[in-house]
Amino acid sequence: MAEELEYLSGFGGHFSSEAIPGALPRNQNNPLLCPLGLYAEQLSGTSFTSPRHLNQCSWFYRIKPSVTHEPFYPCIPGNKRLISEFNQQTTSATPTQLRWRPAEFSEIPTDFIDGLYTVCGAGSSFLRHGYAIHMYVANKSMEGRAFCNADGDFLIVPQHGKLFITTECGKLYAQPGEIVVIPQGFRFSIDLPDGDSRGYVAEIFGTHFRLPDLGPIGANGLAAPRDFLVPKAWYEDASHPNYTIVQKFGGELFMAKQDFSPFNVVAWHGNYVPYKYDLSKFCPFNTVLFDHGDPSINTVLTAPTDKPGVALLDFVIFPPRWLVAENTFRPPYYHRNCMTEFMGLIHGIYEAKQDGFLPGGASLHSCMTPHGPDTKTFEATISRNKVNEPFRIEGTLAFMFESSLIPRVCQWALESPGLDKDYYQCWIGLKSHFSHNKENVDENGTKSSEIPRS
Ligand SMILES: O=C(O)Cc1cc(O)ccc1O
Repeated sequence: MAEELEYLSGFGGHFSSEAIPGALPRNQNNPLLCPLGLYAEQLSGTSFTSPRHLNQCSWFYRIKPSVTHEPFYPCIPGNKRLISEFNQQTTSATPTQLRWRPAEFSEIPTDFIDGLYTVCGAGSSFLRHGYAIHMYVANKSMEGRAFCNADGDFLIVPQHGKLFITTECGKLYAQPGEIVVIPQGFRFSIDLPDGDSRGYVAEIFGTHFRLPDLGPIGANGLAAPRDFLVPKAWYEDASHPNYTIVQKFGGELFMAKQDFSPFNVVAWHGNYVPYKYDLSKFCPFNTVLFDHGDPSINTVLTAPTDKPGVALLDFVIFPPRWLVAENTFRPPYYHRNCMTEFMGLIHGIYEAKQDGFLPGGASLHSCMTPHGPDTKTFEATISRNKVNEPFRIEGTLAFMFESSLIPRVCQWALESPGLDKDYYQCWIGLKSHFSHNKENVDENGTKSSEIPRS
């Protein structure tokens, strides 16, 4: 099934696709009569008047327009673990370092909608500024229902289990190690061929992801536009007597019934599209002489604020790569940051944590909260005597959602049995190596200030 899917490639371009040749109107968007008797419908991802370089919209040519449904009603029972307004009524503030063990899989049949829960976030979907960080644990395909997020864009990071995602633009397949972006307003349905599935979702309000500028790196490197894959048109012309559209609106779920599949788009064109990206295609850059570069060098996608260089949310990865810096403490440095860092682990061991940070788990280091390598990582690093030898970080993939907005944390995340109450212990053992009249000397008798950089 995965192998059969074909994609269009590129980032931010204008795409077009037709499942039946000739289904796309050739000379205009909205002709009096569309080819094949289809309806024309626009999906706007930016205001009509957004400047051309930011403007995003797509035109769908579909069997019936998406408006053809009964009224929306609140979902009862609804998923009550989704938040899109982060304030004192809904969530808590804490500067404490937080870490969660991976959530356990459930025996109860749970699809992606029911299995999604918010961990933390900032701002407001209504005010169109902010973000939410969710996780999901699910084991069942969405049957007879599609999800539509009116609040923001989803960046989905599967950690366990494949995702087959049907969207109005066509089908996408993603496995752990790949990511999917579903922009605000797209209807989609997720099948879970492996059953048990787990992953992370960053939701951004009021803006869209783009590729970071490369500055002095030049024209190539990091995530290449051609590695982003967009689905090809796919439709079903089937009646579904009881199809449900579940709409997330202000963090609440509403449902509306219709008698046909929402995946009835025979052709489409535009630059507002869902897409996927294989993180193994990322071309990392790094220091090649000394010191640890800032993690922003590994930014895959960024969602901007109005302030230059200040992200609403960056998606950053820590992929396999060579470490070659000389006379350098190579793991992530000890750090306090005006930005907030939420981290997840897709597989392997993260370079700053020898234990306790597990695949499927998460950590949150909020604005100005100190963090860094655990005691074991620090001690192991300084006791290695081959300090200048190239070393390849293997078999791991961690990531970070980094934001300039300070998150508030959901009560269920703070009360979760998965919360690691002893997280602080991983640093408590860091001991003083200070001596006011003696330099640190390694086992060969070399003073630390004298270890040559080459
Ligand atoms: O491990 C972390 O918390 C993220 C991180 C990575 C890095 O390479 C440098 C600083 C930093 O905070």
